Amino acid sequence: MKLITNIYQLLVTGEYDKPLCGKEMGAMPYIENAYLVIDEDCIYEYGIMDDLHPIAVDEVIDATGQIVLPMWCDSHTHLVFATTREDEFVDRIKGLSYQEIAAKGGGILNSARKLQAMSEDELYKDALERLSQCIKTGTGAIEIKTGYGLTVASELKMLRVIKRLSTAVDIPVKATLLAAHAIPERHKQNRAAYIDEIVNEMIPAFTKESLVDFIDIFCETGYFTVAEMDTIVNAGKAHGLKPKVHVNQFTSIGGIQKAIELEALTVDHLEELTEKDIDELKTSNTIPVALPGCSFFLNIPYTPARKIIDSGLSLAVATDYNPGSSPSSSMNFIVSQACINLKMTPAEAIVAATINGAFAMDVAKETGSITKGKKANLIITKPLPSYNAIPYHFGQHQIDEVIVNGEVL
Ligand SMILES: N=CN[C@@H](CCC(=O)O)C(=O)O
Ligand SMILES: [Zn+2]
Repeated sequence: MKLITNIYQLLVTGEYDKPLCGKEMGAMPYIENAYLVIDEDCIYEYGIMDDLHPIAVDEVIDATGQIVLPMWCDSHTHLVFATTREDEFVDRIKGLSYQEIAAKGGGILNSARKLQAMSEDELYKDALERLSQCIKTGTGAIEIKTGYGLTVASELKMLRVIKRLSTAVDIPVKATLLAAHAIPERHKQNRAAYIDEIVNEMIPAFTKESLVDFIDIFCETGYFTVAEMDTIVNAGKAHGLKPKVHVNQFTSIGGIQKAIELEALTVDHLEELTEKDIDELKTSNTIPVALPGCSFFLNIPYTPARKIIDSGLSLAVATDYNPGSSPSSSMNFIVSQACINLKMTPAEAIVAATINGAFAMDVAKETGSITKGKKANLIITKPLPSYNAIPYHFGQHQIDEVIVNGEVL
């Protein structure tokens, strides 16, 4: 057993059976002057220091002046990729848009060509390095998408890499099939043939091997239509996959309405959001997910988080870590972005990046809050004046120690 004493602020405490919504997010539960006991890999108990009773432990960590919170839950990443895309970054600085770069064969198709040429072992080695860095900087659960394979063999290669990552690290890793990320070159003249490949080859084969948790699609002008989302998501659902979908990044084309009808767990991006979209989200349990790293990097509008939260909806935030639109895995930076550009309070941002992120990737029973019986996946910050200082120090995580599955990293 381990005991953490004198915790200045212990954040996101309590039991949760659904994501925090609207005003609940700003009223993040927390305890001052707290203790927390870890038994093996789980949170055994916690409370205020005045209630700490004699308890036999192997190790005591004194957290005077320090803040303890659940590790970040990054519910949207593309962490498995072949190489970075700095050339496109420079093209954009010179004036080309993300869509223009994609139209001339760059973007997702560029990443796919490189990934197709790479061996599974190389891909795994690089991805593990990235994932280890995520964990060191406080990410305690992660979702990883395919979508740079775009052939049966290469999408399978990506899923195998994700499976290997999930057994190599001590945090929950969820796999999402995003074969519908872009229409590959070979199917440009016959997109129906690619949809057919996804529905009739990939989904049945990959689910049979238990390699996938979620089904995704990039529903966007120039990528996939709402009708194609209906086909692919229904095929995924028939094989037990929950939908988590990319919608409204550049245009609002009805993807949200369809995602709600398909009972999607999450709708991600939402940089372009109409009042109608918000009203419809209010009728559903679908969780909106904002990806401010993408808005920052591509210089596109930010998801209207204030409108979403003030409408009483829930919101999660995630990195969207990928080589094209958000090449950073820093959840600390995302929490800062949530405050600075999404106009969320630090409490709302921390909730969005922990418990709400956990619900957005179906791991809330295991992690995302300080709850008895959940995994002891914890961040202990440096001494700070208050939790407001976590996002205040943008780009500089305030971590003193990370505890993963009860072990100090
Ligand atoms: N928008 C679609 N997919 C990724 C970007 C992929 C890429 O550019 O490589 C995203 O979520 O931003
Ligand atoms: Zn994405």
